Amino acid sequence: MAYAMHLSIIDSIRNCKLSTLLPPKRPVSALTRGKGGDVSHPFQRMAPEENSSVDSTIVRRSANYHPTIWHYDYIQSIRSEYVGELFTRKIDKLKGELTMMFHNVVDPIKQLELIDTLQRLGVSYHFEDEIRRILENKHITNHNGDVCEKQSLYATAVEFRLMRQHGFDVPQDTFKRFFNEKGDFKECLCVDIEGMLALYEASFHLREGESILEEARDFATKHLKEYVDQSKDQYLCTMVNHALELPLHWRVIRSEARWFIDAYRGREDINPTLLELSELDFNMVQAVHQEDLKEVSRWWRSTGLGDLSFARDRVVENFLWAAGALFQPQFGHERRMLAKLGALLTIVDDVYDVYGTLEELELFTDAIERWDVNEMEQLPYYMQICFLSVYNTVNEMAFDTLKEKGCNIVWYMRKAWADICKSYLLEAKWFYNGYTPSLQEYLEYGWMTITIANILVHCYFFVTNPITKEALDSLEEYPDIIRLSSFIVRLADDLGTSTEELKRGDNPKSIQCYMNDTGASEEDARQYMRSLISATWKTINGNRIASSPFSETFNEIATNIARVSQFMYQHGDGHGIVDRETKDRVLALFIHPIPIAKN
Ligand SMILES: CC(C)=CCC/C(C)=C/CC/C(C)=C/COP(=O)(O)OP(=O)(O)O
Repeated sequence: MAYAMHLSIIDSIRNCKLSTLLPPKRPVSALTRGKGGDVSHPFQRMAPEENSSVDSTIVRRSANYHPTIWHYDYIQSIRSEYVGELFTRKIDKLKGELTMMFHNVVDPIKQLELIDTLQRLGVSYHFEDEIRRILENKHITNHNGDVCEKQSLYATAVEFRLMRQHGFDVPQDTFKRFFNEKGDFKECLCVDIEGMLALYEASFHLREGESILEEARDFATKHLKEYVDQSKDQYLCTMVNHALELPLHWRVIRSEARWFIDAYRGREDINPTLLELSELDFNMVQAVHQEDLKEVSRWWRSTGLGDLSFARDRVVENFLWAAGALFQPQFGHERRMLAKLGALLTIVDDVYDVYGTLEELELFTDAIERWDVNEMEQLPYYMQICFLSVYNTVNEMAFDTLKEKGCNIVWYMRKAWADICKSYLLEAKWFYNGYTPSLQEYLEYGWMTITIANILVHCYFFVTNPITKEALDSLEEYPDIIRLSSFIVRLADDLGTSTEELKRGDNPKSIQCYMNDTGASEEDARQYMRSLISATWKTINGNRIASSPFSETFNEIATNIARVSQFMYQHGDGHGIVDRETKDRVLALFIHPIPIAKN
């Protein structure tokens, strides 16, 4: 029953048409001019204080977001010593040694463990060809019916996870070998904790309808919980607790690498070359991220948006999202663009959610839809700054694409902005009318207003060459990968932020809409949203093997963004309230290098 409800909600997100759901566009002549618009000349810069006197009759809301905790001068002062030829040569040497190791390892389980460890340490991107070769060989061997029936649960589960993760279609029936005559997992398996842990991690690659993997997850979770209550093996307990907190499949690569490098040092069988490569690579990639962050922070300062005191100045946190979506050093430009879009959208979200009056929001939406600087004269000063920042930044992105790829993409970017602003406006109307939508109605806009669809449309152009017609047609309608990833971010965001939002009188979010629909308690509603997140992952996993007009890189970024949301909102509103876990994460990922002994 609950499963059928999940599917119907997920299907409605996959299929809803924004154009039919949105209110018809009002003709311009019917728009009334906002107060700010009546008095401000299009080219006359007004200080925010002057402007606020214009608006003095308007009572505005405040979300009381705290100011940024990252001072501009501090960000600009960050330096790393891990740059230059010396380190590059060292990395190349270590990579060479590990490539040799790859060729020398013949034991199938040792090969899988090597791949798994490289991934967790965050350095597998250096060995993509070697990893592909090993997994392809396994796939061919398994297809020839040459699967080792004697393979342990541990080996079977690690192989299953890695194969699925890399897009190979392995059946869940692989695990039937571990069933008793009643068709349940054999109880005796539970003494093998490494096997349980591997089974648990594998089970998160399940697709819709895969009941064996559902069962595997419940079975492994139960026994792992029992294990941590009794065990004395510190390393294994740490690994189990970490997995129970969030499975690997849902984790952010960079932050997992930072955590696992420390955990790996505590192992008895460490490979010193691998550890050395991972530590050095982490610090060198961090040096690249620091330069990206400094550039994004200079751009941010140049926009002046950080001076809008009602809105979240969260450029560093947006960079955390961007680096979580795409960490590899060669993608610096793309990472910077993602962070800029995130910072702009965070401000625009606050304009619609908190500060703007309905009349102003209609004018802003109209200016965005028309993508016309001449419309700016109708807007109050704070909106002019927002509009022109969006307009200039996005047009510059389109200009770069035109120059480098010969493709004019302005229309797609405009559409992405019009779609989100129209959806924001609809939510604002709900707010002003005191309307509580049903969960279904809320989510049909909520996946759009969480901003990820907008970001991913831009991102397609950053990471794709050549741009194809098939992908463009799909992008226009927002394909599954965009909708489903956005949907997870929406639910994770609501789980993390709605308590604070309700306190300050915002619109009801998914939890409250569900409570209103069903009479459920808040805790049950929260549990329902968590189960919807799990169900959405199943659909994402299923799509992993479907053909797609998008590149592996694009699909991976979209999936990574879903992962980042579960990380950002894991302990509450990690995007709005950033002086707790988010601060520690920024320090660990971008500021503090891993201490490495000099020899
Ligand atoms: C890759 C990358 C840079 C991603 C950026 C991520 C990003 C912008 C996330 C969402 C931030 C945001 C505007 C959240 C909504 O705030 P809210 O909780 O007030 O949302 P609501 O008002 O819609 O509920």
